Amino acid sequence: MFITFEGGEGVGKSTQIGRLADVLRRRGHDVLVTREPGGSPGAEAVRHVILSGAAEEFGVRMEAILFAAARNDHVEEVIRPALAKGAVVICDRFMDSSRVYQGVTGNLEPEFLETLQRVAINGLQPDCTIILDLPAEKGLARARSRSGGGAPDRFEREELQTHEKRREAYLEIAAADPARCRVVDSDRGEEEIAADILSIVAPLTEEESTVSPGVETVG
Ligand SMILES: Nc1ncnc2c1ncn2[C@@H]1O[C@H](COP(=O)(O)OP(=O)(O)OP(=O)(O)O)[C@@H](O)[C@H]1O
Ligand SMILES: Cc1cn([C@H]2C[C@H](O)[C@@H](COP(=O)(O)O)O2)c(=O)[nH]c1=O
Repeated sequence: MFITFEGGEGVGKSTQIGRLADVLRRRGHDVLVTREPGGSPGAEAVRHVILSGAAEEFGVRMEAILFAAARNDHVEEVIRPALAKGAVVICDRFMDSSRVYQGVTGNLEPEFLETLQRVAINGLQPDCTIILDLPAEKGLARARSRSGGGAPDRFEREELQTHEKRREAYLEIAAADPARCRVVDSDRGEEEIAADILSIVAPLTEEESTVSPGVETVG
């Protein structure tokens, strides 16, 4: 079972991933929590290059290739082996982040992006993607107030309008792929959100079945 969490900045992905992993472990599942960009030693090295802004001046194609290189390493070195051992893998961001950040708001040509994605994921698709939905302004405020949070990274620094466009793009991805994606309203308390996510994921991990269609926002 490969589950990805997606959404804009500060929508609560890490918080909800932590909660879901705890519950699944208590229920006896072997759970691997990982993230992108990063998740393997090679990909973590690339994460630093991208998020520091060091690659920004070389353009969106360069950044997209770096994300794809990191993703391929992460998939082959960490995610696929864990799935082969029967673990539930929960990943904080994956291919939809590239579609939204590099594709929609980065204006990268769709053919170029899809070619990169094909190479990066090498056939590995998430079984279920939870898209946490929150007005961009609220997400950014949450991200800023995060305890221990440092300076905003290369993407967090962008203007509010860009973040709102990303929110819309995630909702469009969900509408286009209802068998995989579920939108969860993140403008609520942590407990309520966690309960909705569990109601989506628990049946899948118990039965190892596919996600039932439905694009409606949960909550
Ligand atoms: N439902 C919630 N209501 C209010 N605050 C929340 C909620 N969920 C998480 N937070 C807080 O918002 C901040 C951002 O949450 P979190 O780090 O989980 O988001 P994220 O989506 O992983 O962020 P990023 O995209 O920057 O990695 C944290 O300080 C967290 O404690
Ligand atoms: C995987 C991926 C990520 N990004 C962006 C999205 C975020 O702004 C950062 C990651 O930071 P986080 O605090 O770990 O969420 O990177 C992207 O632009 N493209 C991608 O494929």
